Amino acid sequence: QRVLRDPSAAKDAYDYIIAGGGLTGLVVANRLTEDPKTTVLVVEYGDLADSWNLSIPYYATALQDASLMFTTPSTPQRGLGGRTFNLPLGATVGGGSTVNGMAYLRGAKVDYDTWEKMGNRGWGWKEMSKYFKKSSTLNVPSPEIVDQLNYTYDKSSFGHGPVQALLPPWQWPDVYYLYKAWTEDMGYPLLNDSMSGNILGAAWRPISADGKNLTRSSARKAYYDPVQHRPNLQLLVNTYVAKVQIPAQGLSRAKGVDVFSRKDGSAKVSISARKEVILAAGGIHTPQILQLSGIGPRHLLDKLNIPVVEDLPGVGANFMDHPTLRGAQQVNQPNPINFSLLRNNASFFDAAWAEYMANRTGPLTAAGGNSGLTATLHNLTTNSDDTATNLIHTLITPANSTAYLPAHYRDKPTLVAGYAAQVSLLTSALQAGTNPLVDFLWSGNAPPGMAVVLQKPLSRGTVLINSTNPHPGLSPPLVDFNAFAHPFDARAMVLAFKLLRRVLLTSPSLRHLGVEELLPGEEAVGTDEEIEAALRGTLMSPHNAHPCGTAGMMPRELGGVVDERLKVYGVEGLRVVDASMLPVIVAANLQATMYAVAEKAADIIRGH
Ligand SMILES: Cc1cc2nc3c(=O)[nH]c(=O)nc-3n(C[C@H](O)[C@H](O)[C@H](O)COP(=O)(O)OP(=O)(O)OC[C@H]3O[C@@H](n4cnc5c(N)ncnc54)[C@H](O)[C@@H]3O)c2cc1C
Repeated sequence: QRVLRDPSAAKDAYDYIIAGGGLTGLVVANRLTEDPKTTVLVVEYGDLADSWNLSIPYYATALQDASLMFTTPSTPQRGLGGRTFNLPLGATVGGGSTVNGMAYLRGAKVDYDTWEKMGNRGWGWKEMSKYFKKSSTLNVPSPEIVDQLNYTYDKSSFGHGPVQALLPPWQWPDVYYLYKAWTEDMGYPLLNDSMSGNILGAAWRPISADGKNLTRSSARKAYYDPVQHRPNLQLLVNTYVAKVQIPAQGLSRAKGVDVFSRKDGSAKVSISARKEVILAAGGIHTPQILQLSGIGPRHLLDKLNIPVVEDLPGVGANFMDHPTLRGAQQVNQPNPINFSLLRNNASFFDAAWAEYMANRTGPLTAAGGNSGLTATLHNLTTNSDDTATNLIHTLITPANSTAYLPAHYRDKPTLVAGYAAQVSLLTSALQAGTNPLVDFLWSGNAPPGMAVVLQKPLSRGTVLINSTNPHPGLSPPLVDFNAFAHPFDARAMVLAFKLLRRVLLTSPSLRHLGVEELLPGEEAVGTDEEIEAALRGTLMSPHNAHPCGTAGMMPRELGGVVDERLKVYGVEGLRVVDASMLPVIVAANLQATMYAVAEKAADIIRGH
């Protein structure tokens, strides 16, 4: 049996047990089982799911069926007017890659070089770019359509890997007005390709869809389905890992996992790992499993009477996501052909559906949008009193930045040292004008379809359990983004907001759309303080569904949880391969990076 639905059907032991059959878990499972002698069990909370909603690119813009998602509530966010936010996460085979928005973006060279400078040899751009190529293939439409849609790209940034990245055979007219506004009216560069380390400028970005059938390319489709028949691979679904078994005596070593069925009241089943346990439950649930297993900050574990296996204060600290702004403007004279037609006009939708089903062309082949522009701080600061250097000097130094860290960092010098090292690297890149600070995204209806994303926040949050109930859905950890705690983050977003406002309201290329600001309202709100209040009070979300960093890959003396081989400090036979390992968040949606990380991790585990 390849897919098990009852934990008691699992064997007693496997070589590797992977906790979480999401994006990274399935990549690692695929690569490890290339060796027929290696046995792997993947334990996944969700089940296999198939529907048009999951596969047609258009639906990637909508939140998926609630039964396939965790929606984890945050704590009230002090920096965002005390509001709370639901964080969506994939709870199905393929994890986030099965339910996400399909944007396929890579970070900048400086992002990965920063990882290397944080003490992780072999994790800079040079090495990572090999794994970007290994994991992905670029699909482009016919030369006629490429010409017609004006696409630019560079195939040499891709290899022949399992994940299919696609430039879709459809674009809405608004997309072109927005390109014109940003590049011709405002003078920002148009890049030929943003996949090879230079992301500063506007560019066409692919979506994660397969050019052969124009459906989603997820970790499930790319890495699991093609190898599901392997006799050495089993997938245990509807089951969650509660903790890693680490015997109390002797050397700390992961011996296996304790799992429960999602069904209420099920009995615990213990499964052994002959070689390793690999945590791949994502940026929220991997720190939960570690803490429940006695690996985490001592004071937290003591409070919950969890025996301490390894005092690692970094577990659940260094929490990052991408704060995002949406919905500040609307158009009064929309282009007659725009994305909203799919939602509001039944006959337009029916025709689009028929076209997609017949030819795999038309509006349903495009996801939320695959266009955007990444800007530096220098791009955002235009008047002389507000220069980038001034801002950096007044708002950021490693010393003053630590004042905005969560209370959890108090009395934990290693965490503070790690954060100070990050700030120092980020500041140098800001100063040099290489830090990809903010992303402006656009899609088929301008401007409701626009978003502004803070790509390199300086604020850090926490993910800490407050209960010993291990159910990841019913008893999630406390998620505190602590967004906008650092004043530089708010300042950067005020500047980004003002740039967006300038482009949308004054660009000749957009004049015909009659853009109007809804919030804060251009007449009512003049000062930066008023804009900041509107951002904090209404417009900003603390996340873009990219939680990461909570088991960071950094030296232990810098608050790290895993070393550069992704091994948890102080515990043998235990690694983390998921978004928790990011030392510093990259300036891109996470999936492309996570595929590359997982490919590299598999090579490390196999000793390649
Ligand atoms: C709504 C949404 C939209 C997104 N949009 C984009 C986008 O457009 N582009 C992009 O690049 N990225 C996007 N992302 C982010 C991207 O999908 C994630 O960063 C990526 O999937 C993270 O990979 P991961 O392996 O760390 O975790 P995941 O893919 O989340 O996998 C973790 C898996 O572990 C399982 N799990 C959790 N706890 C347990 C447990 N205790 N036991 C067993 N299993 C467990 C989960 O069910 C899940 O399947 C989006 C994410 C979401 C949720």
